[in-house]
Amino acid sequence: MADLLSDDEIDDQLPDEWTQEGDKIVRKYGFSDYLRGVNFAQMVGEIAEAQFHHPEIIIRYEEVEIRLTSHEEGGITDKDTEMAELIESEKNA
Ligand SMILES: C[C@H](O)[C@H](O)[C@H]1CNC2=NC(N)=NC(=O)C2=N1
Repeated sequence: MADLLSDDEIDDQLPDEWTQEGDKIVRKYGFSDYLRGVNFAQMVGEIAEAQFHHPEIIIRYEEVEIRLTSHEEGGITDKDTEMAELIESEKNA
């Protein structure tokens, strides 16, 4: 089991544009149309399966929200911040 991160550790490790909301880290991505968001959600799902660490993915019109927490640990761990980095790097690839 990974250790829970302190708020300072979270602040240090959180990629730009991500924010902490209680026991989750959150990022909203904007898209020019709905299906680009759907395709992005698919990509995030594939990363999640590869890492076996699964975010909430909320698909809205022209926006996708990613919400990450470590359920087993009951809060935010480096699995969440590392997943956020992976998503960012894939999004910018
Ligand atoms: C049994 C447990 O659900 C699995 O080990 C994995 C699956 N994906 C997961 N995803 C997230 N976000 N947190 C977990 O604790 C987690 N656990």
